[in-house]
Amino acid sequence: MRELQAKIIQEMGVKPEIDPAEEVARRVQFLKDYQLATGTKGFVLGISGGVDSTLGGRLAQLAVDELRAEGHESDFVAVRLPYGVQADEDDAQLALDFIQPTTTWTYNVKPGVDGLQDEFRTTTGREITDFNRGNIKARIRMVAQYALAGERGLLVLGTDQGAESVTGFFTKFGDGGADILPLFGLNKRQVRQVVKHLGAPEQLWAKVPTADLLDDQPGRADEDELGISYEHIDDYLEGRQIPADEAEKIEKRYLATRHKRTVPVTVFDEWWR
Ligand SMILES: Nc1ncnc2c1ncn2[C@@H]1O[C@H](COP(=O)(O)OP(=O)(O)OC[C@H]2O[C@@H]([n+]3cccc(C(=O)O)c3)[C@H](O)[C@@H]2O)[C@@H](O)[C@H]1O
Ligand SMILES: Nc1ncnc2c1ncn2[C@@H]1O[C@H](COP(=O)(O)OP(=O)(O)OP(=O)(O)O)[C@@H](O)[C@H]1O
Ligand SMILES: [Mg+2]
Repeated sequence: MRELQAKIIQEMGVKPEIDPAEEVARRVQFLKDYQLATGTKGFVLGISGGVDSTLGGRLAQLAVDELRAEGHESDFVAVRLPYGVQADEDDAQLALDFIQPTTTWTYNVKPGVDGLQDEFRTTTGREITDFNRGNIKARIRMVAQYALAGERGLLVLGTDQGAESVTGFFTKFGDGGADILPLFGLNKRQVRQVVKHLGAPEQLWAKVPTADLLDDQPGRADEDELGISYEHIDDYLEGRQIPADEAEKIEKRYLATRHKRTVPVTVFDEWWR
C-alpha cells in the first residue's frame, strides 16, 4: 500500500469491509449518547434526496425513536432546503417517506441566496460566479439549520463521510459546518450498503451523487466535477490498489484540502508548513 494511503485510511477511519447492522447500531448509539451527554433536545438535518442525507436522517430518526421509548424528550427535524423548486423534489419526498421524521419543515434558501447575490453586485460592481454562488447556497443551508437548532436546542448533523472528506469535496462552513458527523468512517459504497440494509428503495441508494449547487449545470454528477470516480476513491479508502494516476489525484486533493478538515489555523499550528 502507498505510504500516504495508509495514513489517509487511518485518518478517515474507513474499514475494508463492514457489517451494516453493526454500523447502524454503533452510529445510532453514538447519536443517543451524544444527545444525552449534551442535554440537547434532538437533531436537525437537511434532506436533499441524496443518499448521504437519507442515511443520516434515518439514523437520526432511529435514535430519536429509541430515546423517546426510553422516556427522553427528543425530536428530529428533517428540513427540506430547496433553492426555489428542486428538480429532483420527488427523490427528496421519497427520502422523507423512508425516514419517517417526527418533524418535517421546508425552508426555502432562495431569498437568502438571491439577497446575498444582489448585495455582492452592489458591493463589487460584478456578477458573482455560478460556482461561488453554489457555495453560498451550501452556506445558507448551514445558516438555516443553525437557526432551527438554536431555536429548539437541537444539534446540527453533517453528512460528511470518507469519500467526501478525503477529497475535501464539501463547502467549508457550508455542508462542512455541523456539530456531529454520524456517517464519518464510511466510504460512499458503504453508505449505500447501510441505506440498502435499512430498507430504502433502490431509487435512493442507487442515486448518482450530486452537490447540485450550480444553476448552469443542474444535477451535475460529483464524479464529473471531481474527475475521479467514487469506485476508485472507495477502493483507495479500503486499502486496495488503484491506478497510480488516480491515487495521485486523490492525494493531491487530500493535501490541498487539509485546511477544511481542521479548526481554523492559529500561530500554534505547524501541520501546514
Ligand atoms: N490553504 C488554505 N488554508 C486556509 N483556508 C483556505 C486555504 N485555501 C483556501 N482556503 C479557504 O477556503 C475557501 C475555499 O473553500 P470552499 O469555500 O469550500 O470552496 P471550494 O473548495 O473551492 O468549493 C467547494 C467544492 O465542494 C463541492 N461541494 C460543495 C458542497 C457540497 C458538495 C456535495 O458533494 O454535495 C460538494 C463544490 O462542488 C466545490 O467543488 C477559500 O475561499 C478560502 O477562504
Ligand atoms: N436541496 C437540499 N435540501 C436539503 N438539504 C440539502 C440540499 N442540498 C444539500 N443539502 C444538505 O447538504 C448535505 C451535503 O450534500 P451532499 O450532496 O453531499 O449529500 P446528499 O445529497 O445527501 O448525498 P449525495 O452526495 O449522494 O448527493 C446533504 O446531505 C444535505 O444535508
Ligand atoms: Mg447531493
